[in-house]
Amino acid sequence: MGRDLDAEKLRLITLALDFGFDEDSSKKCLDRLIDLYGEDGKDFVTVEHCGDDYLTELAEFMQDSEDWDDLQAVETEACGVLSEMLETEVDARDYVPEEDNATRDYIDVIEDSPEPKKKKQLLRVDSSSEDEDLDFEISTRLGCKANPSISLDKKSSHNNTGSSANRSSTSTTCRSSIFKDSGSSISSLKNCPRVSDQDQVTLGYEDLRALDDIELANVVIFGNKSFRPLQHQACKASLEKRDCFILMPTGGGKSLCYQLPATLQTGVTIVVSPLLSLIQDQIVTLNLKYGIPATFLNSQQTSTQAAAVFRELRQALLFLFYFLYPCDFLAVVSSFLKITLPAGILHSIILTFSMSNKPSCKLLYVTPERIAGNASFLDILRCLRQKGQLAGFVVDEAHCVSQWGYDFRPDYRALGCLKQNFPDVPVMALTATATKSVRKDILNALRIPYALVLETSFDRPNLKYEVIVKTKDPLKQVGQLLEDRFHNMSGIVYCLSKNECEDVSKYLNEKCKIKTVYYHAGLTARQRMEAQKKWHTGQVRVVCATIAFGMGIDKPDVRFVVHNTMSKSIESYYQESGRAGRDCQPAVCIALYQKKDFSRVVCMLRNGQRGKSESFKASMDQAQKMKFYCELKTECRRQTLLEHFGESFDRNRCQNGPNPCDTCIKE
Ligand SMILES: Nc1ncnc2c1ncn2[C@@H]1O[C@H](COP(=O)(O)OP(=O)(O)OP(=O)(O)O)[C@@H](O)[C@H]1O
Ligand SMILES: [Mg+2]
Repeated sequence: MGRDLDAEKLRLITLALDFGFDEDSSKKCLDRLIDLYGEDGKDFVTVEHCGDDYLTELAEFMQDSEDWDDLQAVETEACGVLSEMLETEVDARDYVPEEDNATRDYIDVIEDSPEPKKKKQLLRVDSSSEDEDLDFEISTRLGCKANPSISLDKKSSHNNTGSSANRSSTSTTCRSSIFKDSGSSISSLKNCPRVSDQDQVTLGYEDLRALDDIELANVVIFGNKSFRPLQHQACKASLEKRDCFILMPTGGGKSLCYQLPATLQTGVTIVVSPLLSLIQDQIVTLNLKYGIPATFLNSQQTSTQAAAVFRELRQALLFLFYFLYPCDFLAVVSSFLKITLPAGILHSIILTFSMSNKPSCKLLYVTPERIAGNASFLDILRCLRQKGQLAGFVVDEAHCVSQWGYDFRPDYRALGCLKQNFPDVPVMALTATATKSVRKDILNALRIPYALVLETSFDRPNLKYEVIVKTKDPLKQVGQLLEDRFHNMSGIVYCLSKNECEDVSKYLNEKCKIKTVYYHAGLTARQRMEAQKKWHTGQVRVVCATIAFGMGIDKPDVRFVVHNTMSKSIESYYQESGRAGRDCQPAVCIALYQKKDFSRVVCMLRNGQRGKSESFKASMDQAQKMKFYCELKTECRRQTLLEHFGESFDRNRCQNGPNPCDTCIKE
């Protein structure tokens, strides 16, 4: 028995070392475990029996050494700065054409939304135009006053008929080649080239006239020259009121798939989004950049903020107070009238009264808890529905619906109530990260099993994937890497904990003279906003961040994403590295790896899931897959990532593609 115990101890220590824990801690922790099991339980000290418990103990033993990020903190603070952001200047992403030619005429675009402060944006046309009705035609066809940031040049329309023909043929060819209808499922042909955003095409009157309404809105409202794969089909399906499920890579342009139809439809589109920071980013972009009236509601909003939302929805003020503070409201009304009205009657009166006006906003963003089990909100939706003002539901980042996904949110699970309560209102679900089983789970949970599935390849051909083994001096290594390969380029260095984030940032600033900011959930909302702004506007090129800097980051020219510590799962890695190259230009995604870091990831997971042993085990499995990715020697990294999501991918495409991964270059 004694010999067996020694053998098992050795196996357990090997397990711990394999997870990257150091030998000393592993031994100490194992001794504690053996004590805990006592003389009678010695037979149970085996990898099979107590391997997980041992790792959990170890994680707890180690975890105080780092300052893990608290994402909840980001969530509760994020909304506090929204009003500030809407009142501040348009940030660097907001493009307003420069007035470079005094001879041009401008058509002022009238805004639909009374609320946001917005820079006046102009639709530029050539002054020698014979088509004076163009502006009228555009606004009539779009059913709204458009808000373009694109230059329209009549001359180029005449002179560049070739280019305009090319443009339409490019977009038509692309669409027809990716559109493969197989029953209710449409998949893209994997070889379809992405339409480059860099194509310099000036649209003339004739070009615009030839466009359908969806294309016209894409050009005039969103300022895009063409669609990316499946965007047009997604918009069309939405306008046809079909339920659909959109699977597109990170940065693939999923937002447009619901924002564009929302602008063309009567009524409000309700968008469920998981993070306040993400909502914030989208609201700012919609209002300030595109002039599309959009607003949000979430559970942490103050009454003043919610009041603004309801004003935007043009609801009666009475209703607002009733909705926010139902008990107080009933008490006040009862004491004022000196009678006690039955709550049910008052409720009906208020609803009828409040819905006499139509809402002016086109998109209403909500966090999932606003919907889950919230009878009052469902009442609002019912009223909108009755007035024909409920255009549809959108579930963005839909992987959060699935408990098999990497970022499960229980409140997302309850979103099936939307279809249950509003069977004829279309639901669109979107995600960039869902394995086959997760997809099925999402469709069932949302009660849209027969939704049209629009799926493009998850591949990001412009991203080059690499893993570099950490040296003994990892800080020096990351500094050198940035100087040698990414000098003056914009990028993100992802770190696991707050202290790591600050240490890396400090080192890069002081020792390497690389200007950086750091970003984590421990900063105040204002500090985070400032850090993000500095990075967005290019005042600093590099941001050292925890995963708090994630969804909602939409800077086009990010040339590198370096993971100073491995991610907690393949899904997280795909999302985080997916912040690179959103302009479709080449970018590099590097994971710096050492086995020791795996134990830190385990500690972090343990910290985040105290007491929930099942989900801890599931997260460990996911982390192990990420470790496996980092330890690949000859297999293609791109293929490994894509196959994780159930996409079969021929590694020759990586090898022969424009940005082969590090292992494919070696082959
Ligand atoms: N047709 C288009 N032409 C040019 N740019 C586009 C087009 N569609 C989207 N974009 C731009 O691509 C960027 C990424 O789009 P978006 O944020 O919608 O991606 P996403 O698919 O939602 O990514 P994620 O999964 O990371 O949330 C945005 O800056 C957007 O303006
Ligand atoms: Mg998105």
